[in-house]
Amino acid sequence: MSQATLMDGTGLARRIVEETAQQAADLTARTGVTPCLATVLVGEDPASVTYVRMKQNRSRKAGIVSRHVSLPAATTTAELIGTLTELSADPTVHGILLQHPMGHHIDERAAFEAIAPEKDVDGVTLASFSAMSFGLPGFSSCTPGGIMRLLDAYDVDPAGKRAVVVGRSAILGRPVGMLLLGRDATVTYCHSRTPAADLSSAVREADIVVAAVGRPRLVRGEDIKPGAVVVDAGYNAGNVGDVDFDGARERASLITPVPGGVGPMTIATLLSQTVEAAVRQTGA
Ligand SMILES: Nc1nc2c(c(=O)[nH]1)N[C@@H](CN(C=O)c1ccc(C(=O)N[C@@H](CCC(=O)O)C(=O)O)cc1)CN2
Repeated sequence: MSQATLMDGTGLARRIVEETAQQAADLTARTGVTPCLATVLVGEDPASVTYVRMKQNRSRKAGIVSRHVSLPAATTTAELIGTLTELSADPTVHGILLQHPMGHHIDERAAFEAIAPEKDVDGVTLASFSAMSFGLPGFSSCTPGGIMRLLDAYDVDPAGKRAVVVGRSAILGRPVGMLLLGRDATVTYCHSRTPAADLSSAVREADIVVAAVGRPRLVRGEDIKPGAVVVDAGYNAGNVGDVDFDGARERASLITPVPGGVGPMTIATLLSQTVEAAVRQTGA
């Protein structure tokens, strides 16, 4: 039986980061301004620490200054908003990334809204979500933006296709569904409260499956429609995705691996949007 082709997020992300580094160098040569990304982390969740470190390291490799603010786990919403307001007002900072998830005591929505829209390179504010939903200029959430670039790179045109998005988080499921809708897909959302039988029947109908719910192997390989495109955006412990990869690969035409698929595209999108923000803010 033929197996699906792997969608190489690592390779595509590398090319995007190389282009981004060139754009950053051009901006610095023209204006003397070096793009700067501020990362903000509340607490010490090991996975979040790793992701933020990856963002810092790759920023530096792309010629982007990385400024990091590490806040204790007990930080209040008001204190966090204070930090984000200061960074939003700082002209040397062009992009702000508030790592998700935060402690349950934090009003996440209020915190995201403290990020100035022009510096929202992670696409987490309501202003960014609305603009993205209506195809207006602005920054998309990084993982959804990265997924769309990956689909484009493999000539997957969502127009007229049935897409199922499994997950409805603010930074992943919801926005990726809106981006697919904006590209004329017929979008169905499933989520943690969708009965298993309904999830199976939605996936069985789908030409494009985006799994973004954070439950290891929730999407069953046997449910994948032959020839479907499968994008696994699940981040679970041990680098396991939300899709039964081996089962799905037997049936799909294209599939993202975990690791090496969507993850690297998230960071590449963040860096390219940071340089774009710096270009816009310097008027270059
Ligand atoms: N504010 C945000 N918070 C979170 C986001 C986000 O986009 N914005 N996404 C996820 C986690 N995440 C970035 O923060 C992220 C996860 C995974 C990867 C990645 O490249 N993974 C590699 C494997 C890495 C490894 O070796 O462990 C891969 O898939 O190949 C990048 C970013 C939640 N929070």
